[in-house]
Amino acid sequence: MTENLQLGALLAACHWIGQKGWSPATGGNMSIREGDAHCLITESGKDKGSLTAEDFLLVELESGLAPSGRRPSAETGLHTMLYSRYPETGAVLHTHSVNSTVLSRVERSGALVLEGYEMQKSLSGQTSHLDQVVIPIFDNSQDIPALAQKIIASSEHTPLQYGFLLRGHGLTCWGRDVAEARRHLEGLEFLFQCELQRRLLEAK
Ligand SMILES: CSCCC(=O)C(=O)COP(=O)(O)O
Ligand SMILES: [Zn+2]
Repeated sequence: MTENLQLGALLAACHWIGQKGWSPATGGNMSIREGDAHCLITESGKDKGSLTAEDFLLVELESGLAPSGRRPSAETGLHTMLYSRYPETGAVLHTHSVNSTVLSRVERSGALVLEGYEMQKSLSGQTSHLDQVVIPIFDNSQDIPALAQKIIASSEHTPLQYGFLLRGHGLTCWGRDVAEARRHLEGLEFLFQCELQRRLLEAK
């Protein structure tokens, strides 16, 4: 039997996310692409910091359903939207850190604009702190198909890169593989903490 190296890397990333405190309780969901028509995604309701390989379900991108009959993440529709629209996407990480939850509420507009930070270069394609990184923020919703449609509509004028925030909920980010998605997650979380602290200090 061949070993799924990306699944091993994803499991390690989930454990790391748990240790960082970015998936408290049962928050968060994580996935990898499995070919053109499927992904492997976390089962709904699990503690994402202590997953095993058996906690990942094969899901069809078109239907969002798991042939096994088990219940994939409640937010599967956001992962399948990313894999379907962006063929280069190989891994998606959704987390519930305090900083992403709070900053997405403090920033009331439809996007968090980051500029002036050297760590912007942790995001693929970014080469200077002088450029702007735009992370769209969408109002949270329990209607995942409707939310996915809103995100698609927004991407027509603001292309999706790296990740988006759900207001009061958390961050969804991705990469070509688990290593890149993990680097984007760590880079964005660092930038969110800097931005939150900057706003707090400058408000005084
Ligand atoms: C307390 S977690 C609320 C649901 C959520 O936002 C999440 O990320 C986890 O849902 P899942 O169905 O993927 O376990
Ligand atoms: Zn969530």
